[in-house]
Amino acid sequence: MSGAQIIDGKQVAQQVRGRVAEEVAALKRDHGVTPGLTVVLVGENPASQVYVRNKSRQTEAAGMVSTMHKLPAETSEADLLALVADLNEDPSVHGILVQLPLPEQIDETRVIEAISPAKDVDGFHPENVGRVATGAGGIAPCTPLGCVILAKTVQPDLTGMEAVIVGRSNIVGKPLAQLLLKENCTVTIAHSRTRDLPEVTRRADLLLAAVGRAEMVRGDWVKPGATVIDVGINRLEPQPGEEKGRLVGDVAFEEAREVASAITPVPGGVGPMTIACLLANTVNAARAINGLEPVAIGA
Ligand SMILES: Nc1nc2c(c(=O)[nH]1)N[C@@H](CN(C=O)c1ccc(C(=O)N[C@@H](CCC(=O)O)C(=O)O)cc1)CN2
Ligand SMILES: [Mg+2]
Repeated sequence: MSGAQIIDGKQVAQQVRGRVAEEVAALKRDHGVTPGLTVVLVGENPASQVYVRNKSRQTEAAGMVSTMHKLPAETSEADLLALVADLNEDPSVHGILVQLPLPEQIDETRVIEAISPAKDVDGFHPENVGRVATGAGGIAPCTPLGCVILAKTVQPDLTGMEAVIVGRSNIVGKPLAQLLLKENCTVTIAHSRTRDLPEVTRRADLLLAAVGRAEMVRGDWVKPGATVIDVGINRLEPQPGEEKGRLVGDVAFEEAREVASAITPVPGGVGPMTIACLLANTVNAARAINGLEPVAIGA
């Protein structure tokens, strides 16, 4: 097979944001509640600055209230924890997001664990991790949610599919496995120590790459006809004549598209879904805090 369908993450993210805006309007109209998201940025990491600006713009565009706290790079852990404690108590704040990575003097785990689980719209708090794993509600992390929504645009029912995830991080690989189990996939988590990794990935009907290594998954690692979801965002060294290096995923796109039946590009695949799903989690956090059932926001 040649010439896979390219799954357009920008377009799907726009649809999700449209659905979120409808739900925000309904929540205001029917319950007088305007969801509020607060983003906290510590330091001046250039990529993080771009991401938080996009989060804030998209939050406002969906009709929600966006607030931002920008703290200096030398902020102490105690000061950040004090801010989180204030936000936990603030009734106008339904979602709290502390942009990662944090400067090295701050323990990320301690900060994540300080966020009220009800307002943890990143879905990183252990209570949410546990709830998602056991099926007892909870808030699922944005990037894995985005992956599942994208996979379902080509295969609305994932039941029975052989899903192989390459990467075992707490924020992508492990929660993605839980979400795919809920979709009735047979799930394998492979990683850097997996024996004969290409043999394992070639079993996948649904292959999801989240290792953080540029173009590691080659075309001949892909089963013909598979759906490939690439979570990686890696910047290559600039080539002569280029100002910035090219962005590539964890999958060698040009090779894999010849073998797969559908594939996400980088950029424009999973990345845009992360912020769209953050907005969806925020509207559902506002609903839960007000005693309302969550709404399903897929594609
Ligand atoms: N608290 C959090 N911190 C971080 C998260 C997160 O989900 N929560 N994820 C990443 C950064 N991130 C959002 O915060 C993010 C990364 C990438 C994109 C995106 O749209 N990428 C574009 C390409 C962007 C570029 O040109 O550089 C794409 O893939 O098309 C959105 C959000 C780490 N920190
Ligand atoms: Mg993410």
